[in-house]
Amino acid sequence: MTESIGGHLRRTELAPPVRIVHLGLGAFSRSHSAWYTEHASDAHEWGIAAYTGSSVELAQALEAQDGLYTLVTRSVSGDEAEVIGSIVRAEPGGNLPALLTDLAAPGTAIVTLTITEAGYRADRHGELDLSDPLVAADRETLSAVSLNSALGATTMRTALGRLVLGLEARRRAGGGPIAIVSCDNLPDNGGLLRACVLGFAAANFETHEWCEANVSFVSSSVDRITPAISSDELAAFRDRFHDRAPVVTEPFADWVLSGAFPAGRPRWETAGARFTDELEPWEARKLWMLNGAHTILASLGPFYGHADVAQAIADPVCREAVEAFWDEAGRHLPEDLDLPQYRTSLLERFSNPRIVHLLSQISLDATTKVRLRIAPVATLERSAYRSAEASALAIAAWLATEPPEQGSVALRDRVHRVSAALASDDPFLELVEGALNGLLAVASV
Ligand SMILES: NC(=O)c1ccc[n+]([C@@H]2O[C@H](COP(=O)([O-])OP(=O)(O)OC[C@H]3O[C@@H](n4cnc5c(N)ncnc54)[C@H](O)[C@@H]3O)[C@@H](O)[C@H]2O)c1
Ligand SMILES: O=P(O)(O)OC[C@@H](O)[C@@H](O)[C@H](O)[C@H](O)CO
Repeated sequence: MTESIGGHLRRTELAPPVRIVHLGLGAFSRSHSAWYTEHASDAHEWGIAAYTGSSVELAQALEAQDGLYTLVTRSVSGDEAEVIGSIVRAEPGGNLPALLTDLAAPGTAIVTLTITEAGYRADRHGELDLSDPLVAADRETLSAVSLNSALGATTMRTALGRLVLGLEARRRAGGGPIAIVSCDNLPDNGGLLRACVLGFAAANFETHEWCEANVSFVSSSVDRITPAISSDELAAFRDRFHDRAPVVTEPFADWVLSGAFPAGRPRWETAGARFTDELEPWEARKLWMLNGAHTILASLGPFYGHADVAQAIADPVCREAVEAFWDEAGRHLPEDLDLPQYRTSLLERFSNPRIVHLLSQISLDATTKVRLRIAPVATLERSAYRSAEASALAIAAWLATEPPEQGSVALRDRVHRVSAALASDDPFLELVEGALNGLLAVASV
């Protein structure tokens, strides 16, 4: 299907037609949804047009090789490389005319998103943050779009603003219903997506009505550890595979989805994806146990001199903090999720020394992650009259990594940023304070 021509990967067979639009082209979408689409039994019917957030370089690198890239699956014992062909076109996020054309096309059935947690521009109540200046600017643009105006000539500042303008283009083109699938690490990500998309669409009556009637918001729990590739490795793979956009990932992959696909979908289940009406337990297991542990390691690890996940989990102090948090989280998950096996497999995955997952990458946007992954467990533990000591340490580790000026704010107010209930719980605050002082003492040695 592919060969290297003139030092570039090249397609030698017809590409599948574009029926999926992806927003947030990065490392993860290439190891996950693109991989599932490639391995679906009807892969020849489903091509992806993928848009970066803003990067022009990644889109150009992929375009120069017909969207093809090498996925390197890295286990403890070695690497396996395969060329993935499901992305048939890569565009910079700023190419609004192309996006509008893709979203309006009758063949387009699905939009997938990996725009990061921050990309939803939600407030802490799970609604679109109307006080965000970029949200306000995009809503103003949407409300000013008149029936005859050329949509492609407008400027949109946010990913969801661009998506909603694309849905307006679809409405005007008489396009049919569509499914939008969130693949970001957020609880009830489809529900959040719905709230934020409709929050944008509310700026324009027709768009809003059309979205309400024609858009299906699909939630999904996604799992495959895919660190950003290092520049050394990028250079090495360029020489070895003639590839300017390779991705390195772990062997494990999981995707659980919940929601309707009114215009069809690839047979992702033939590649191992699972469809369920009850996503919440799977999602909570993954977000609390895997991402919660990552969030803890990202703030605790550096205090003990660790730079990546494998180093941190090998340290008994960090590992104990993670395991104690898992004990607390596990008490609030259904028993039939096979938690002992899941924990064993997480420890194995985290310990893979050949996957260099930098704690600095994971630590971005920590406040939101602590609010969504740690605070709920602490609250459930406190409601059950337990101390929530491990959650308190996790919250202390997050606080200890904050810039000094944040440190001068009262502890109660700082904890309030992740939970109002925990901020008014004095015994819990005492635990947090004790753990915080312990960590600051470690830092001062
Ligand atoms: N990498 C993983 O192991 C992994 C695993 C599961 C889920 N995820 C989810 O996928 C997301 C992306 O991960 P990645 O590894 O591909 O990261 P990446 O940095 O390689 O790509 C992120 C993409 O999102 C875009 N983006 C970033 N901030 C944005 C914003 N505020 N608004 C709109 N777009 C924005 C970027 O431009 C880029 O296209 C994560 O935030 C997470 O929610 C990642
Ligand atoms: O930015 P986050 O915390 O949502 O994600 C960082 C990592 O924890 C995450 O990318 C995991 O590798 C992934 O969720 C594994 O499936």
